[in-house]
Amino acid sequence: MNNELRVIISGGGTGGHIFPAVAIANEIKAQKPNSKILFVGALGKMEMEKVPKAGYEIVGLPIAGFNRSNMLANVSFPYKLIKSLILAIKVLRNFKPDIAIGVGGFASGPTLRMANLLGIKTLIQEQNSYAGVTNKILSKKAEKVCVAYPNMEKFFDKDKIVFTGNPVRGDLAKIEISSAEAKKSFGLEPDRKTLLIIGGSLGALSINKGISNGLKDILNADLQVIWQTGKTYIDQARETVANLQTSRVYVSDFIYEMDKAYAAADLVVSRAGALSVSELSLVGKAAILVPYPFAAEDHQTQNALSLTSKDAAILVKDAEIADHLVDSIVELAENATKLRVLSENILKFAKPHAAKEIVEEIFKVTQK
Ligand SMILES: CC(=O)N[C@H]1[C@@H](OP(=O)(O)OP(=O)(O)OC[C@H]2O[C@@H](n3ccc(=O)[nH]c3=O)[C@H](O)[C@@H]2O)O[C@H](CO)[C@@H](O)[C@@H]1O
Repeated sequence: MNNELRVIISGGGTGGHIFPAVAIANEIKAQKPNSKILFVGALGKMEMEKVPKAGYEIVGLPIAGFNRSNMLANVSFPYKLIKSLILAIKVLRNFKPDIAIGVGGFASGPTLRMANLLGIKTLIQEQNSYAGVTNKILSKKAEKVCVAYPNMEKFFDKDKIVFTGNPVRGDLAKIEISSAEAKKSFGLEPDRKTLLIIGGSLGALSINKGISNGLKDILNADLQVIWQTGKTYIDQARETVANLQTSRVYVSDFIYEMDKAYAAADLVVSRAGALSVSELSLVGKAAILVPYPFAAEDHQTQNALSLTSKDAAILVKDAEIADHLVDSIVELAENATKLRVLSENILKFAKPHAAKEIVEEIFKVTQK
């Protein structure tokens, strides 16, 4: 088998696109160590920081999203798009990939479009239960579309769909640390019930506000907390914690060691981004999902409903945070049976071999 596969992986914008991309890259490297992998992302976006941290090279395109709610913000859009298309062509011509993989996010559009033009094979990985516009367009020329939810024929040609699940980072697939050790690693008590709050890769303002207002009640329910806030809320969160003079809250804008965070958690409050949902399924954690209501076509609500319809998670709407979030947390924390049932049911959604199955498809496509 040819060991020198050349692969471009393009996309990003948020962790939900970047981390699956990194998981795919790691799996390619594990199976074909001599493969050459280049990422193509969007300048100024999260991938430009996270991809090099994961050990891969990345080129940034000057692309930005099309603003559907404020047309005036789009004045420079055509210029950025043309510049990105030209740069994408240059990158593709220089790197000469055997395949270009699109993981969603701004950069995947120009990169995969130009790959199609140059006759380079493409494959798409769609993380959500509701496909984005770019992926729908790109899928027309793609060889395969790897999806994470059933019933995706609504969006893609059914002959191209492969139901693989979302590729999750290897350290989450096999968590080695015990719950007690994980709790200690966050400076928390090893035996106390622990609530993990994650607002997706960027943090969630409305969840943060709800938690700030109800933190005292959460602590009164004997819980300790790992609270991921995102960059914009970290200072307020630190102030809230300082005012309560408690050592039972670990607060951080971003958690790199998510394996430890999941291991420490007895229950989780989370946005319903596709990767968060896939990871919670894999680690089998009882979760309260608060979908971000403004995600394209409200896809987070769809992601969440796929679980809540099977009693595999609890749904609290964003608009109901103030009235219900803290009560739901306290109620769930005190109900051992419900915690167990949710954990057992969410585990049924786990797709632990997603990365392997996607890479198999990549190899099949490149061998054709
Ligand atoms: C606002 C928005 O449009 N969000 C989208 C974005 O979400 P977002 O980027 O928030 O993505 P997900 O919830 O899918 O994934 C978050 C990822 O970040 C990681 N993580 C998170 C917090 C942290 O402190 N450390 C850390 O490593 C998680 O482990 C996970 O791997 O992409 C997802 C996948 O296309 C979509 O479903 C979401 O709707």
